[in-house]
Formats: sequence, structure tokens, C-alpha cells
Amino acid sequence: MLKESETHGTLSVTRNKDLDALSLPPSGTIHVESSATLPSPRNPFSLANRTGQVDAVLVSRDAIHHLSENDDGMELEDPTSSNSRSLVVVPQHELTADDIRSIHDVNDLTKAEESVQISWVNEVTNDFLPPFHYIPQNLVFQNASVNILLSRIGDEDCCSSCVGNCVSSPTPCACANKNGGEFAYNARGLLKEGFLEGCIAISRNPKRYYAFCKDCPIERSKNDDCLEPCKGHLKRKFIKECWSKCGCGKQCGNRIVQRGITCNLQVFFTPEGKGWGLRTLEELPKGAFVCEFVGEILTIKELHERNMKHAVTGEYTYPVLLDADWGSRFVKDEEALSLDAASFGNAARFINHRCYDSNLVEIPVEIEGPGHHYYHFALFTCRKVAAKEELTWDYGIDFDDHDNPIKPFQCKCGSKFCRNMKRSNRSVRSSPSNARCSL
Ligand SMILES: C[S@@+](CC[C@H](N)C(=O)[O-])C[C@H]1O[C@@H](n2cnc3c(N)ncnc32)[C@H](O)[C@@H]1O
Repeated sequence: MLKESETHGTLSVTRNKDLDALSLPPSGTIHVESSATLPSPRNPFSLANRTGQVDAVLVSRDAIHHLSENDDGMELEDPTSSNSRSLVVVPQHELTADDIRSIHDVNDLTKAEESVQISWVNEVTNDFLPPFHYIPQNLVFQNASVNILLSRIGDEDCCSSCVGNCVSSPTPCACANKNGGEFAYNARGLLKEGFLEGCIAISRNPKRYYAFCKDCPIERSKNDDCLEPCKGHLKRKFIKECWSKCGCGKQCGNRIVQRGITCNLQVFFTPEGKGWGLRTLEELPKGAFVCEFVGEILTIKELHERNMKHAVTGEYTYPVLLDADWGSRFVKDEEALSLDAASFGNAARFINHRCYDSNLVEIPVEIEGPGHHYYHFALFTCRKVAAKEELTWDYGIDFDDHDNPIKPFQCKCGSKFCRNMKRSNRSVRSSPSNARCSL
């Protein structure tokens, strides 16, 4: 018998001989935490024994794909649901490894790697979260060269004589000077209006901010007999945060991205057909740091190889190119870096694309050292975002670029500025060479 306690929102199951087999506590009832997960019986509840190990899960019958109609499980009626969908207790040995991992991650897919928990829900289909490894910080895959050397950080690149909080200091320190004379953040830890608007303008119309050089290193590297004119380079606006060689402390107001995720986020299944997405559970002000796009650090050469292999296997990459350095010098594919969040990543791997009027903007952040070869790719709110609103960013895809071999998705962003809708009757072709990512 399954009942919901009216007082504290728990489900209780009365003990019987079948449940004894699940090593239940001697009290005779199982108390399963409900609250947010209760309205969706697709979210499984774990039945733990006295040692805290999970023996079985309480889950909607149709959530476990391989559980055939003849499989008995242990049927339980759910009186909390108006249409009384049936719940079954499924012993752990009948679950696949991916089922088990997803079930364990329902309340916190970060596995306690972040200072906040991030839950997942699916109120649309019976799908579990795709298998991936949560990592809170970028990790080098193999031979990508990320040189974080204290000796490369000169006196002008850090504020070694500062104490406490640099942002509240009346005189700008060396790190503020690296930001163009003032910090990007205000005293509340939000991006200053002018800096944010500048980043949004670059993101929405990058070509307007191109710089053209006379003797273009990229055109010269093509080794053509005829040297073509420069196609233009995007100069990105960087944030420079204080770091370990600085004198200030971890709570310095110029250390936002390096402190990790602090807002209340949730991964959810989107009803519009975009797969999983990320949303905020609390209202976020304009200019707030949401999360960094974290993944494996790869060379572009390795990324190309993965894309070629995946074209055969049907797998995919979730890449972001770290291209800020490319404008000033020619960078070879075996040196240039990208991030791939498909197998190893953080919550940002679930952020979907929205053409033009997305509520997040990406900003490169320099933390561990000067130079724009390796940096952090951080996402900030462009405007106030309401609780439960989906978080989106513009991947920079040009749906009309025919030269890129990677075919982009059919965009379902719903924006009135959708660049894919405009070409709705034409076939989907490829993503652009200047896309920030080809997710
Ligand atoms: C970084 S992932 C985002 C998370 C993804 N939705 C998932 O379920 O794992 C990028 C992929 O999401 C899907 N996607 C993102 N934005 C979309 C959009 N506006 N319309 C349709 N699909 C989208 C595409 O399949 C894309 O390759």
C-alpha cells in the first residue's frame, strides 16, 4: 500500500513479505523523500537498506524500457497522481549501468562536485539522462598543450601586493589594469552594464567588430601563390580575474568564475524537441555568472578526428573553439585548443541554442595566466531571467554556411529572429567556419 503523508510529503509503503526481501528497515515502512520529485513518477525513488545501499528503485513502469509487460516487479498504486499511473519496485540487478547512474544522479548530477546541487527531471518522456561524466573543471584529454606556469605570470599580470578585496579598493590594481583600467564586476559580483553590453554587441554581430590586418598571418599560412586579403579577425573582450599569484583572498570580488556555480539550476527535458535543457530555479539578475562551459581540452586536430570517427558511429561532440588567439597569429590545428563536453562536462553541456535573443552570453575569462591560447569560456545572463526559464545561448551558427562538413540541427529555438526558420523550406546544410561552436 502506497500513501503520501500529508504532513511532511513523504511516501510510505507498508511492510509486507515481498518488501522484506528488499532489506527494509524494521520500522515496517519505507520513507521516500518526495517534495519536487513527487509530481513526476518518472523520477525514480531509491529504496535504500540500513547501510544506505540501494537495493531497488520505485519507478514508473514505463520509465524502465527493458522491463517487459510480463515482468512483475512489485506494482504499487500511486494515489498522489490523478490518473493513478502505476509504480513498480525494480530490483537493482534488473537495471542497466546507465539506468543506475541516472537514478543516483536525480538529486545531484554533479555528484557533489559543485557547491550547489543540480537535479534533473523529465516530465515529457521516459528518457533518462544520457550517460556522461560530470567534471567541474576542464581536463586535458591527451596532448593538448596548456601551459600554466607561475613563471609566465609577470608582475604586471597579477596584483601581488593587494590585500582582501580588490574590487573595493579605491585605486585600480594590476588586474584591473589588465581589464582596461577597471574591473568587469561590480561590488555585487555582477557584470558592469557597459562591459556586458559591449560583450552582447560583439556576440550578436561579430562581423561589425572585425579588425583587418595588412599582412594576414592566416592568409600567409595558406601558402598560396597569390596572397588574399585578410578576412577579418574578431577581437574578443576578456575578463581578467585575480588568481593565486595575487595578494587578495579567494573572496576577492574579482574572482567570480573560479568560484564555480552558485545559482540554483536544474536539467530538464524540453517539450519543444530540443532534448535536454538547463533552467534556473531562481530569478537571476542581469549580468550574473551562471556557469562555465567545461569539457575535455582537445587540440583541433583531435576534435576533427573525433568528428570523423563519430560520423561513422553516430556519436557526437559538443565542441567550443578557444579561438581568441587565432586572430593575432596563425595557430596550427595541433596547437589550437577546443573544449568537448559530450563525454566529460558540466551542466553547461545541456544549454541549448537560441538565435540572437538568448538570455546568456559567452565571455572569455583569463584566470591562470596571461595569453589567450587557453582560457575559460563563461556564461553570464544578458538580462533578468525568471525562475523556471530555460537558459540559452547563441552558438553563433550560420545555418547558411555550405562549406562546413558538420551538419547542424534543425533549430527549434522559437525566437522570432531564428536564422534557421528563415530558410525553413530549404534543406539543412552546414554550420559555419566562424561559429563559436558546432554543438
Ligand atoms: C550542447 S547540446 C545541448 C543539450 C542537448 N539538448 C541534450 O539533450 O543533450 C547541443 C545539442 O542540443 C540540440 N539543440 C540545441 N539547441 C537546439 C535548438 N535550438 N533546436 C533544436 N535542437 C537543439 C542539438 O541536438 C544540439 O546538437
